[in-house]
Amino acid sequence: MTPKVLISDKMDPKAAAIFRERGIEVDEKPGLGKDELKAIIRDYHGLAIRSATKVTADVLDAATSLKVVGRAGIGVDNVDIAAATARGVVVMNTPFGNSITTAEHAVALMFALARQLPEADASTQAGKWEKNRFMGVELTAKTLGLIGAGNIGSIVASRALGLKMKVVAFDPFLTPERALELGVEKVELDALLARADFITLHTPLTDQTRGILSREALARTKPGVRIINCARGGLIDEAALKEALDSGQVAGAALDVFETEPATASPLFGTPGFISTPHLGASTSEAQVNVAIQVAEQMSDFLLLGGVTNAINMPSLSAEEAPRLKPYMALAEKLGRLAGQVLGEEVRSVAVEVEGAAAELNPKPITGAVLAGLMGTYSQTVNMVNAPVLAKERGLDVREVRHDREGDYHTLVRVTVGTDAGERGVAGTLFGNKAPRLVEMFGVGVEAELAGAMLYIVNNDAPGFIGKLGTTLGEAGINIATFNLGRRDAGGEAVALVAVDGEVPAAVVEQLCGLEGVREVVPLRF
Ligand SMILES: NC(=O)c1ccc[n+]([C@@H]2O[C@H](COP(=O)([O-])OP(=O)(O)OC[C@H]3O[C@@H](n4cnc5c(N)ncnc54)[C@H](O)[C@@H]3O)[C@@H](O)[C@H]2O)c1
Ligand SMILES: O=C(O)[C@H](O)COP(=O)(O)O
Repeated sequence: MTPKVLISDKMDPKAAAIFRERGIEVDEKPGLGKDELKAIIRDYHGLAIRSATKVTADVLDAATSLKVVGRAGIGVDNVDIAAATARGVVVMNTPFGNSITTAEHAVALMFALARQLPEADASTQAGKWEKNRFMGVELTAKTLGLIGAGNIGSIVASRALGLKMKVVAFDPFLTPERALELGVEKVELDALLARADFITLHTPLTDQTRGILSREALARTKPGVRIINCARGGLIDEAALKEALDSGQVAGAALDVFETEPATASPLFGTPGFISTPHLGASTSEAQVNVAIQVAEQMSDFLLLGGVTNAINMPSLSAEEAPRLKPYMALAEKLGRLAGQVLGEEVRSVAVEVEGAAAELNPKPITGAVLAGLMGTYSQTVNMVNAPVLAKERGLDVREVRHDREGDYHTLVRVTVGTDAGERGVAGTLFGNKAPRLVEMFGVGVEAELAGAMLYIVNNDAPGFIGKLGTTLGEAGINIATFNLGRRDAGGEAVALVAVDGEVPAAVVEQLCGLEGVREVVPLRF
């Protein structure tokens, strides 16, 4: 089926062109209201957005075909990540495509504040020629306080150092080595507030950063400080900023982002020393081309090849790696499904072991597929994206083990599941590097292709049993497609995996359970 993508925000046309080139159907509908989006989203497998589209839980509820949300940009605070993950939707962004552009916007605003450029421009164009009104400050030798020294913050730091400023940075995740590399002094927030002549914010909006420039923090700044925010509205208390501008504690403030956007009214508007831009940080033709190309490539790789890049809620998987991993994921999913169907919901732990060729691959997608198969036996909505989260919520102890040893098979995936009754494992390989095949079930060697409707039967190894089994199924009109046998020891426990054409009715399962020597019968579906 041809995947279908909706671009719901204004995006460089290169995004749509790439989707089309790669054989993906694409509709461009920027500026949709929430209800309009909810009305049409059902048909789409991919949603490409910038910051305007709000991907809320109710939008995701309506998005029954959606597999991926691609953010052409950095911030994903307009996407309900938890809701997307719970629904198995991958969320990816383009973390570097607009960093330089946004850093340049912060530097532009710093200059604009230092020399009051917007006011001077307005006054000059009004014919006033107020040469004595606009006395600026130099940047050279001033201290820039960086709150957040990630991708954008570190670019701002390098530009500021080029302007001969001193840069101090508050970022709990900044290592001393990285600070040294960037040429910045790592400080605590209080020291930054006390020392900085200019403060620029470059953190995401989180519970820890919301209101980081609160009324109290603003009161602790160096008098006459100038503040720039090109990160996210909500980092600064806007009402307190207005008061601090009015009192002169803050000499100037430039906001590109606001608590509520679009910001069409604000007490800050018209305040002397206040400059604003309408969330233009990423708005250069270069950045928009970058993020449009990147998001379209990433989403296409995912929808067409299963490649995962820059996902917020899933481990990465390159488009080159994805085809190699695909048969392993099918095998892992089948092994998980087999264990889940036989052992029910009482699973407490899962160990995924890989050896041979499988040990050379990224283990995360294999584990994700095992968990999706295992939990897919009792949940309709589980997939590779939400399986690890659901497993965590259920308190499953998940382990990955990679063996260097050479085994009997060139490649092997073993899934060992722990329940209150103990641990039991199933193992499988790939025939011809592509066809998943079970090779061991609960310690018994048995080869089977896990496909369609099957029966798992445990019985006492005794002559005549297979005949009785065949007769019972035959009398019920059930055709046996393949018959796979194994036994623990002669005359002991034997295992049969029987592929049948069509479902086996419960009454027939009961009949099979009544056959002499039968210990267990479980109908399976793959
Ligand atoms: N205005 C725009 O158009 C525009 C454009 C691009 C990005 N942004 C925003 O800019 C911000 C920064 O983007 P980035 O790419 O540099 O992100 P990033 O993840 O590379 O860097 C964020 C930094 O913030 C730090 N941080 C996290 N919590 C912190 C805390 N409590 N205190 C101090 N530092 C903390 C992190 O350690 C990290 O180094 C994001 O909010 C992003 O959405 C805005
Ligand atoms: O996080 C980002 O990338 C910026 O806020 C840019 O947002 P935009 O794509 O809406 O310009």
